[in-house]
Amino acid sequence: MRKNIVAGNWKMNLNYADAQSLMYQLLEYKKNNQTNCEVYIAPPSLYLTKAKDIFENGEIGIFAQDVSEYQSGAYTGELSVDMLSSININGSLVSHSERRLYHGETDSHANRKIKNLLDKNLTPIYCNGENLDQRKNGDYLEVVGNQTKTALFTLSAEEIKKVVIAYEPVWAIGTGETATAEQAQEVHAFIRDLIANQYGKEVADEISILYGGSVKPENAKEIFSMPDVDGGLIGGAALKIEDFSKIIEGFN
Ligand SMILES: O=C(CO)COP(=O)(O)O
Repeated sequence: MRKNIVAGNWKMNLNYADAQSLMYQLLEYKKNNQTNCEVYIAPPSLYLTKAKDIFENGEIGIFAQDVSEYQSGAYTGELSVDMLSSININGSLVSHSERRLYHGETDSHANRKIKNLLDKNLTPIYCNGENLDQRKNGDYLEVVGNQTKTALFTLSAEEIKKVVIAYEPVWAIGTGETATAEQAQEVHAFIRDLIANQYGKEVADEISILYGGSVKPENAKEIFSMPDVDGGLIGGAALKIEDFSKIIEGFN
């Protein structure tokens, strides 16, 4: 079922003490507040087991920031889906733009990672989005369309329903420049239509599509109010409980 979701991508931030402290603040917040959305975090992989301990009753979904496209073996530095599954991690981000930019990831990698996650019943949060040139040239819908098709369209209808999509225009990530609510809505509706054409409207209507890129307490509510925006994937503002909680309350 389509869910409202606010997810924090911690990226490569916070030492262990600070990470634990933020997790305990989040736990406290979740205990004392009714939220109208699911809340997920993707801390650095080193902290995933601690996160599972702290949120032992599943108060918050715990996600990896990346997962290997391979099952096991000689892949130094990688984490497998089996490993995540063995400590009950909920899923993983897939092909964040920073993985694409610094590690050469493509939508074909994304496709394999997503398939691996789904095979183990974990949730992929598949990230896509255009860069600044592509936005300026007016190619952004074509870019996002091609990304979405390559990464997702080998999946069955039952599989694609379980994928969360995060539209993150690269020009809005960490830049302070946010897509307007209308710009986000345009691309989200486009992605949903694309899926509806391939899999049918019922399937498309079940998929949560999150927006990411400089979401802040000041703009979250307006962005989340758009009909095809089902929440946000938050970077910098997920690192402070005051900001992250206000973004969560964008659904109140
Ligand atoms: O990349 C993002 C989330 O994955 C967005 O980052 P910022 O919210 O810092 O722009």
